[in-house]
Parts: sequence; structure tokens; C-alpha cells
Amino acid sequence: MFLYSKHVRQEETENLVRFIIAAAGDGAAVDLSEKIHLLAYDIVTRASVGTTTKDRVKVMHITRRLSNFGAGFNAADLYPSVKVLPFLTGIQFKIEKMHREMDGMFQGIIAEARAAKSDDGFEDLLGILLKCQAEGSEMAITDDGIKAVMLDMFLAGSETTAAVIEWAMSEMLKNPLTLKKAQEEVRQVFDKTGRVDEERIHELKYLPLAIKETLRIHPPLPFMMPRLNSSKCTLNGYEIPTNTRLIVHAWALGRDPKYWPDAEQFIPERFQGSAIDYRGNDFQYLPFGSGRRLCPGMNFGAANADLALATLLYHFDWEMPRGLRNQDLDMTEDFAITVRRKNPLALVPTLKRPLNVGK
Ligand code: HEM
Repeated sequence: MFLYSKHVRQEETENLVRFIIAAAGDGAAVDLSEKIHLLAYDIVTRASVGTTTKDRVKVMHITRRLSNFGAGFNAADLYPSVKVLPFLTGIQFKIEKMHREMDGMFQGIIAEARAAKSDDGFEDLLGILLKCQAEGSEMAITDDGIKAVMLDMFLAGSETTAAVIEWAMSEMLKNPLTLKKAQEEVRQVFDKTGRVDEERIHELKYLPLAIKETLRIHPPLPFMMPRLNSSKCTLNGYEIPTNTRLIVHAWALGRDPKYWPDAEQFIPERFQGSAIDYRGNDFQYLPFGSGRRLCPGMNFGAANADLALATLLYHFDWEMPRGLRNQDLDMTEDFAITVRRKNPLALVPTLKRPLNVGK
């Protein structure tokens, strides 16, 4: 899937450039947040189910509602033994409604994929699952199982990727020296061919630092997956009984001044020559989690963010809308399972490099 997603990623980022070119020109600001989110959904959807669905905007909104809904703690979580609470708080009803909506859409996607079944190689995830289902395997694959995997991909894959791209652009705009540095490097590398693609992306050294720094200050999932401890233990003097639900706060770790000097500042250079990376072994920096629940989409998500950011910086100069200074850029976070910007990122693009497809 990762290899298959390469051309999907390329096509979708180029579509984004086309859209921005069409929207730019008269000094008008573009709602970059919306486009970044559609980009992430389209890449994840095409890699998962082969095509973008006609309901893409609807799926995107339901996913966001699910994310908003799952944020924070609710009474039912605090008193899991009181079985009636989910009904009293209305949570059960809302979950069931969203479930019905999503289920109908996913069943439609599965039916379309079955009808379009061909022998041209099942390269997307849904195709592979349907093939295994048809061939029969030791563990039966049901339609419900397939729908659960699809939901996982949409929920876990698209909002997170979009958040990284959106926050990286926001931080670089707010810190124009970092923007300049990243942009100069991107243009130096890709001017050789006039096209941003993955053949040369490994030549970038500064943009990956900026992405790492973004993941430190804005881990898209501020809380890792809940864990249950299998035996009693003591943490910071607190006794934790067996089977307690524990949640690691990745956001707080990334901003802890004990580990990070000038923790609130966006300084990509802090990762230069540093061995700290996001693969889950450095416990002060866990944007993709750690251990057996480590994000399985880490490489896919990082590749999507790398290409999208390199493309945005290569083709366009970016400015704040008239009357606003870079340092005034609003950075308020929206509280949901995935933390994204509260207000859309509206920026003025100026085309600097045309789109050279197929060079
Ligand atoms: C760059 C963007 C991404 C970030 C920052 C991110 C971050 C995370 C984090 C923090 C977790 C929880 C890990 C833990 O608790 O140890 C997670 C889980 C997960 N992620 Fe990602 N993720 C990203 C992209 C993706 C993508 C693109 C996919 C797939 C298309 C994906 C699929 C998943 C799944 C399925 C899980 C649940 C794993 C489990 O249940 O054990 N993620 N992700």
C-alpha cells in the first residue's frame, strides 16, 4: 500500500497546486486548511479504497464530528460500571446515529468495489481485503471487519496528516526565517528538475527538521492510546491498581522545559545533529506513540506530509492577508481527539514556479 500510495500522493498534491493556482492571483487569501484536509482525505481514501468517494466531504465531516466527540473525558468514562450513563448523557444515541451514517457509506463503497472487481491487481487496501475475503482464509473476514479497518484508516490517517501539514505551515509563517530557509532549500533541490517528487525528497535536510519540530509542539494526537497496566505499580509516588486506564500526554511531554530548552519556541535547528527521533524510543518525544501500539501509518503519514509541504513551499510564496503581520497569526488549538487549528489558515499565495507535470 505504501508503494501504491506514492503515485496517489503525487497526483493529489499536484491537484492541490492546480486548485491554488486557480484561486490565487488577485491577492485574495485561500482557505488552506480546508484544502489541506481534503488533500489528506483524498490520499488516504484512494490508498484505502482505490478512488475518492463521492461522499468525501460528508465522510470528512463525520470523521471530524467523531474526533470532536471523542475528545476529553465524559461522565460515562469516569463511571464505567454505571451502564445506564451512556444513555442518560445521550452519548449512546449520538454514537449509534454516526455509526449508521458511516456504515451506510462504507457498505456502498464495498458494493462499488465488488462490482468493479477486476484482475488488474488489487493494489488498494480494500481490494486486498476483498480478495482475501473471497479466497477464504483461516480467519474469516466479514464486511463489518472491513468497515472497521476503513474507519480506522479514515479516522487515524487523514486528520492527523492534515494537522501536521497545517501546523507546519502555520509555524513557518509565524517564524518567517524558518519559512525562508525551508523554501530556499526546497527550491534549490527541485529547481534541478522543475518538479517536486519523491526521487529527490531525501536531499532535503531542513524541512524534515521543521516537521520534527512541528510534531514536538503540535502532536496531532495529544493523548496516546489508553493502556491498562497488567500489574500494580507506583508512578511518581502514586499507587496505580491493576487494570487502571492510563493515558500518556504526548503534548505535555513535547513542551516540558525539563527536556526542551525554550520549549514553547519553534526552533527546527534543535533537532540538527540530534539522535532524538519519533520512532517511540525517546520518551520525551512521542508524536507517533510507542511500543506495540506505535502508529502503523507512521511512514505513510510522514511521506504524505513531506511531499505536501515541499510542494506548497516550492510553487508558492505565502503571505498573511493584507493588514495582518506574521507574528499575529492566530495559533489557537481546537480541542478534539486530533488537535487542529481552531480557525482556518487563510494565506495569500503567489505563484513562483509553474506546475511541470511529467518532466
Ligand atoms: C503524520 C501523521 C500521524 C500521526 C502524528 C499519528 C500518530 C498516531 C499516534 C500517536 C497513535 C497512538 C499510538 C500509541 O498510543 O502508542 C496512532 C495510532 C494509529 N495510527 Fe497514526 N498517526 C499518523 C498517521 C497515520 C496514518 C496515515 C495512518 C493510516 C492510514 C495511521 C493509522 C493509525 C492506526 C490504525 C492507529 C491505531 C493503532 C492501534 O490501535 O494500535 N496513522 N497514530
